[in-house]
Amino acid sequence: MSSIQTVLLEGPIDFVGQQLADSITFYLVSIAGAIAFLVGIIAGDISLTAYTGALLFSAGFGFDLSTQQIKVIAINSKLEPVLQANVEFDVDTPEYQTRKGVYTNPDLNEVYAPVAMWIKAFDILLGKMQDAGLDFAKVKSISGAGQQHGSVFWSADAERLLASLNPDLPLEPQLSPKAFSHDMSPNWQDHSTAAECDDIEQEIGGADVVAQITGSKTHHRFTGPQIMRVRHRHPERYQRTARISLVSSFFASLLLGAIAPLDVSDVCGMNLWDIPNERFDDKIIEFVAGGGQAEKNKLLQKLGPVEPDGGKTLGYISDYYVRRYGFSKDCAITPITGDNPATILALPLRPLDVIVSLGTSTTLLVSTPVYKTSPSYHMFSHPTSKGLYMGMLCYCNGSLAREKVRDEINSIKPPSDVSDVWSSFNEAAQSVPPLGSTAEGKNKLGIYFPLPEIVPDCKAGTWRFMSDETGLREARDDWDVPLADARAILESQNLSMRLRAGPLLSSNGQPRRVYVVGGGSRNPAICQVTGEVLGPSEGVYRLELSNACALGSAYKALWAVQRKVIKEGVYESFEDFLSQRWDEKTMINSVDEGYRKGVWEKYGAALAAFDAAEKFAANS
Ligand SMILES: Nc1ncnc2c1ncn2[C@@H]1O[C@H](COP(=O)(O)OP(=O)(O)O)[C@@H](O)[C@H]1O
Ligand SMILES: O=C(CO)[C@@H](O)[C@H](O)COP(=O)(O)O
Repeated sequence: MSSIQTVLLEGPIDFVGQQLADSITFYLVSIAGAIAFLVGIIAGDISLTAYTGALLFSAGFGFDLSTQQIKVIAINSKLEPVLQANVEFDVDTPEYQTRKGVYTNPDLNEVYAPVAMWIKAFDILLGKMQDAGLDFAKVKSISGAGQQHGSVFWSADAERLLASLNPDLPLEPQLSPKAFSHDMSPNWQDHSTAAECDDIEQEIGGADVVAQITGSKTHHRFTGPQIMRVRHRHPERYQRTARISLVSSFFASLLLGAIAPLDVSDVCGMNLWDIPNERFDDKIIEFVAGGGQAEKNKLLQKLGPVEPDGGKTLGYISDYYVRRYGFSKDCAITPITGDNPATILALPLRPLDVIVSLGTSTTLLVSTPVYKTSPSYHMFSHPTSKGLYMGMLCYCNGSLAREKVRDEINSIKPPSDVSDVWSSFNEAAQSVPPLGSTAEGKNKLGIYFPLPEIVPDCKAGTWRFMSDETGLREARDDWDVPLADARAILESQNLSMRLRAGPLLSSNGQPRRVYVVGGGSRNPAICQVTGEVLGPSEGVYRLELSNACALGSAYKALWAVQRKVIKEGVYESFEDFLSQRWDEKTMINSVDEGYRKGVWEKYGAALAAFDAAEKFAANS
């Protein structure tokens, strides 16, 4: 259900530099925050949590255009969330008939989403916030996040249409279909570009070389191979394309009323950007464009510039939103980045801290000053801080794979708690020992890929194994399907991360803190198994606002307009800005103790068998 939650309302105060007003507000906020959670008003499909007599004050907006929904978080100048809202594609834009936000064509391994649906959903989201009484004039700065790698193909009419939007009409019919040369955006779950990936790697010198240049080996979902495939399959659409945006810069373009530059971090998800040299790689661009220098130049024009400063004001909000919704004409639009880069901005990460994002995809994220590449993970430029990088592991089979096991369990054992569809799954996961060990000392290891997986590069399938010191064999009657799958899938997802995250962490691969974010982080069994397998020395913490990337984006929006000037051209870093204002006590909660002596070591000892199980699956 789509919802708007106003969790905090403040009186009208000026935006910057009102120390006294801000400290008064702070106390109001603390009381109000408590009251806000107690008072709920349900208005149709909009749920409001508010307290009476206050005017909404919001300083920064962070949007998130993700796989299944579009979300927004508004924060005040204390970085406290004041409003959350979302629109879910399958539910709120049913006319597009997507499932989980996408269309699939299994014959060709294609996954894609209609661009018009995202615009329509944005119209709905703004309309709902307006109906809920949000005073858009208070919004000083907007940033956001987009699902990574997806591309939007603009037509030659796009700039004119974006610049002349009529405020009496919604956005979608004014832009779709004329502003686009291709109505679909390839989605990050797409696996149709195996040939393009192989060809690029062969041309450039192999997976290691491509990873050294672009931060990742070629991946099916990355935008360069996807653009190459659009050029092959739809040559006339490719030729008619004037500009190509990522989902992130597409969203910024909607807000600006002009095509926005690519973001410094999200551009690293294309396999086209030379991270160390901060430019598009000539050789890869020429190969993806096909046809020599002329085609290469055309592709560079289509891609347009990359904005190196994540805190730059790209421009001010389009007049369309000023006249239709009452935004201030001074509302700054700052670069919108990828959902994972935005997620690392939601927490003040220290070395050895890890974020595990449990959304549709599962991602493991770290922030590091070391640019050390490998074909088994990704490096991205940091979204705000030059000299830092984001290390990432990404899995397609995240929440949807867990949901599949949950549904199988529910079909034989309906949820014991009717208010929690995960209750039977959780009971099954929490009632067995680590690795589902039998009395004879045999361990259960499962691989659950309803979708083809990224790491390991593996076709769809489910594999179950029993393992002991004599080796690994496929399970037969000794596996209680589906009940034993509950713990096994959680262990499998965490063992895979533990196997690969080592080089991004300490010498023994043990993290300090694990922060869990995203929809799945609400689940106690998931948090427990994450703590047991990854074994963070300081435990597992949940970010209480589940949409971390919208929150990180809102922080970035505020930093962009409030960062202090240290000297000409040098600004206060995002890290300093956040650490001075971030209040750990209100933002995160301890959800698992983490390292357990003996248990972490037991999982460590199972890693070799798990590696063998993955290799078996990948080669079968
Ligand atoms: N209590 C829960 N236990 C496990 N998974 C959950 C729970 N609540 C929500 N989820 C999962 O969270 C997913 C959505 O997470 P979210 O972070 O909003 O995803 P995205 O940003 O990819 O749209 C859903 O697929 C759902 O299965
Ligand atoms: O492909 C990746 C990262 O490389 C995914 O993480 C997408 O960015 C989509 O994320 P969610 O919809 O799960 O938030």
